Amino acid sequence: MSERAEETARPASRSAWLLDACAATMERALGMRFVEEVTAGTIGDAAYADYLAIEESFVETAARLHGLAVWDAPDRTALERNARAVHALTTEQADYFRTARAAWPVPARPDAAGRAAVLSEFALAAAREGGYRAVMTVLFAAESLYSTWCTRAHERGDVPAGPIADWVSLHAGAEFRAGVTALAAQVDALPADIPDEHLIRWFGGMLEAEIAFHDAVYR
Ligand SMILES: Cc1ncc(CO)c(N)n1
Repeated sequence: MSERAEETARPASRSAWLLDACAATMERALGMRFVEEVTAGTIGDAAYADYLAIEESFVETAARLHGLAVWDAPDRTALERNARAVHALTTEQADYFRTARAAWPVPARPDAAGRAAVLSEFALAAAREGGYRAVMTVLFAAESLYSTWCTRAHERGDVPAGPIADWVSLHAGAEFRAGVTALAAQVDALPADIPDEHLIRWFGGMLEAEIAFHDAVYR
């Protein structure tokens, strides 16, 4: 193959290349049972109770990931963006879970969070290994997934009104989408000396862990 042909075959940005390289895993994540049931409005009270518990603990992990990104930020804009994320996760989002849990008709199973620990374990290990670059890559995977499924569910689904619809619409709005775009730009700006295999391992591994995490409410 000529050099020119290889260039045209490769997407223009590293974020687009990653989405492309992991498209099959993303499709599986978008088709997972939890996404289907929230979108169709058939999710049971017990399953969503477990989700509230596991998601509350993942939001704590997300705050830690953004905290590490504050520490390791390459510039002031990145530092400020991640600091604002820590604030939003530990105020508005923490409040959502307290309120939703208190109003929910059934409690989560006591071991719910433990069953879904794979996602936090994967993301925190990647963050310790790769610092800022790994954090941007795993969050780009997680937020791309949520932006896509929640936008579809919000626009074309039959999501139950109340805390579930509130949560879906939070991830279907312009503000969340702008965050995903900013993460894509951070991935695009990563140094060229990071091997493709690292990015695939972080991005694809995060999507696999997302699937295991959401399947945990049914195990
Ligand atoms: C598990 C999970 N993945 C991704 C997101 C998007 O931020 C979220 N809130 N929770």
